[in-house]
Amino acid sequence: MNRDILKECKRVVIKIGTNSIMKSPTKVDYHKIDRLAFVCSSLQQQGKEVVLVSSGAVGVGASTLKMDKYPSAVAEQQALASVGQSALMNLYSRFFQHYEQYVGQILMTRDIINYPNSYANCNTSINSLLDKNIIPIINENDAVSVDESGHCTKFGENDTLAAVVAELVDADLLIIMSDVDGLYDSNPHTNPDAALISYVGEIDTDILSMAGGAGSIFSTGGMETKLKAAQKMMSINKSMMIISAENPNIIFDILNGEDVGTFFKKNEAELQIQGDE
Ligand SMILES: Nc1ncnc2c1ncn2[C@@H]1O[C@H](COP(=O)(O)OP(=O)(O)O)[C@@H](O)[C@H]1O
Ligand SMILES: N[C@@H](CCC(=O)OP(=O)(O)O)C(=O)O
Repeated sequence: MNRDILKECKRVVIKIGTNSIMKSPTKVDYHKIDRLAFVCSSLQQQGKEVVLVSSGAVGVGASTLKMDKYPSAVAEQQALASVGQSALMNLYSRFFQHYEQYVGQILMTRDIINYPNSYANCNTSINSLLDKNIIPIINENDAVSVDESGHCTKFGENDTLAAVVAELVDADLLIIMSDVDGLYDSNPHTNPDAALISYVGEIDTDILSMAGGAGSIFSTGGMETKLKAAQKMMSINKSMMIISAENPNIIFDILNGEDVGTFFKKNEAELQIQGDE
């Protein structure tokens, strides 16, 4: 599949998962955060508009409080997220500052989807930062979001949040960075013969059946939520990539149209047929 369209992308949402922010469940990967800050700042300085959706509040909280186990009580998780989110933003602010790039924090809850005023307000806030050449760094407001019937403010994972943000700001491209090179035909952590898929033009039951759950105790989404995010992006005819976070420089390759990771984009030929009908 030709990827020239990726060279034209101006507004890009980049999501980095917990597995990639952390070296191990309780150790932060400072080098990764530095490289990510470098890449995002370089793109912004080239005239692109970057929005970063970063997980890591709970993981960084566990690292800060020197925990070795994920607490099961909600109150404990909220405390970890509260400590971890401010520690995470402190790290980002310091690394981005090194590249002379300002960042601003936005914490979101799921109910913005159901309340048009809240939705519009988030849009205004993100656009206002981008207008000032500031990179918004977005996470779920984990310390207060809840999952109760009739009042669900929790996303629970950040793949869905990233897709909501990408739609909200009308991004051209959503890049999901993970601890795998892309979508494989089965979980590469359990099947050594799993093969990487380069292009997906439609999310059908075959593709959905390839996805398994999350890969660490602190991450929550897994491949399933990444495919749902891809489905959302494809439904509004936008592009999505799943790539490895190992070396964030790979984002430059994506925007050069190179064949890395898994590229999701509605099949153009199919679109043409629909248009002709
Ligand atoms: N078909 C698949 N292809 C690739 N990864 C898969 C697949 N099925 C399940 N996975 C799992 O999804 C994990 C990535 O999702 P997740 O653990 O939520 O990480 P992140 O924190 O980056 O969102 C991988 O580490 C892998 O174990
Ligand atoms: N909002 C949570 C993210 C939860 C999570 O791990 O999400 P994901 O990286 O999508 O698997 C946090 O910052 O800890």
